[in-house]
Order: sequence, then C-alpha cells, then structure tokens
Amino acid sequence: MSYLQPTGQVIELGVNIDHVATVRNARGTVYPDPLKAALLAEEAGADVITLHLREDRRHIKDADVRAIRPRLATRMNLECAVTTEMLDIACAIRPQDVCLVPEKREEVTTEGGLDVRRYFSEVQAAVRQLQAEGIRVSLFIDAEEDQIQAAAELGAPVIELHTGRYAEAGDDALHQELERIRQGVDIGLARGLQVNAGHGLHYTNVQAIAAIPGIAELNIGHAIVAQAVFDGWQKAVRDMKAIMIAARMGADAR
Ligand SMILES: CC(=O)[C@@H](O)[C@H](O)COP(=O)(O)O
Ligand SMILES: NCC(=O)COP(=O)(O)O
Repeated sequence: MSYLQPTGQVIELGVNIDHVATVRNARGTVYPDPLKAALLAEEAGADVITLHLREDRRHIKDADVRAIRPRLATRMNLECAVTTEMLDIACAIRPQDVCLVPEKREEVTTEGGLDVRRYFSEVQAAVRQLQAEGIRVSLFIDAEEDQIQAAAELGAPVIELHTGRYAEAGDDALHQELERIRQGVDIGLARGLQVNAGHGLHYTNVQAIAAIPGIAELNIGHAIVAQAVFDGWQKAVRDMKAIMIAARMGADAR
C-alpha cells in the first residue's frame, strides 16, 4: 500500500536550488535566477523547494530566500545551521519548513548529520524557537538510532536521514549503507517521526532509496542541476520525480 503524503503523492520531491546559485555566483551575474528555477521546478512537479543558506553564503544569498519565500505555490524548506544568526533569519522569513544542518566553513558539502545527542539542549532551544513561529522543523541526521531517538526526545516532528555515506559507498558497502537507511526509516517511523532523506542522490542511486516505504520526501539538488545542463531544468526535475514515484510504486506492488 502506498502511503499518501499531504499532497496526495506517494513520495515528495524537494528540489534543492543551491547550485543554480553556484552557477550565478560564478560570474556575479543575476542569471540563472534561483527564483526562476524555483518557480519552474514547481511547474515541473517539485513538491518542496529546498535551499541552504550557508553561513558563508557560497551559493544561496539572504536576498534569494526573501525573494523566493512569498512566490512559492508549494512550500519552502530552508536549511540552516543552528546559530543565532540563522535562526533569527529563519524566524524573520518564516518558511514552512526549516531543516537544521551541521556546517563547517571548510567543507565542500555537508559531510554528516547534525549531532543532536551531543548538542541536545542547543538543538532543543532552536526547535522551540522555530516552532514558536509556526515553522515545522526537520533535523538532518545520520541514520543512527541514538540520533533518531534524540530527535524524537527533543520534539522535532521530522528527520531527514543523511544519504551521503550511501551515495559515496563502493559496491562492497552499498548494501550495508542501504540497510542502515532502511533501519533508520523504521526507527523514525516507530517514534512517530516523518522521515525524509537526502544528500548525494542522483538518477540511479535514488531508486533504492525512493523504494523504501515510509520515506515521505527526498531532497535532491546537485544531481538535478547537473542533469539540467544536458536535458534542461524542467525535464531534469520531471524525470527525477518520475523515477522516484516508479520506484516507490514498484516497491509497493511487491
Ligand atoms: C544538507 C544537505 O545535504 C544539502 O543541503 C547540501 O548541504 C547542499 O548544499 P551544499 O552543496 O552547499 O552542501
Ligand atoms: N538535504 C539534501 C539536499 O537538500 C540536497 O543535497 P544534494 O542533492 O545537493 O546532495
């Protein structure tokens, strides 16, 4: 049986537009415009628009977040670090969703999940601050039982399991990493959490993740922007969504 999401979808696609901004920033131009990318992605089937306002603003800028928030027909999932600056920005702009992620200046991309257990009180305070503004909070964590348990304990309604290790796994570790995600989904659902997933997913490795019953939403960005170079933006979004739904329906049919 397919679990239907609020939008009636069996699984939702969050399109992360960070790297549209990377291309724009490469020359300091105003194009490609992340706002246009967001609106076209929604037309092409994106259920959520995700953007990561990093402390170093290497791609998405504050102005992008402000410009995009009021224009979306779907919903904004703003990813940010657990810092006073970012939480204040999130509370001012009030996206529907905020996903709290770890951040290191020197990282090329997000390297792991938020250590909710270690920073329990700080994360709990951040969740409460955001929830007081009516924002739904997701925690970007590794698929580890103690992290999932900690997320449930501090009252976050949603977790996003970091699929980076799965995405980077060689053939010998792939099955183990996929099993780790599967178990994380089961643990999260058992604790009443919505379970999302993301990071490093592309048009091939997404299928096994999308097929996991109970995953509500996948956040995917880099691979879609890369595919858009060859196929165009809207086709890249449409194709990713179609692959996800086919994988989920195939799994449910089994
Ligand atoms: C949290 C996550 O996995 C993505 O948002 C990722 O951080 C995309 O942004 P970067 O490519 O700048 O890491
Ligand atoms: N949280 C994952 C995300 O938003 C997109 O990550 P990626 O697909 O750009 O690796």
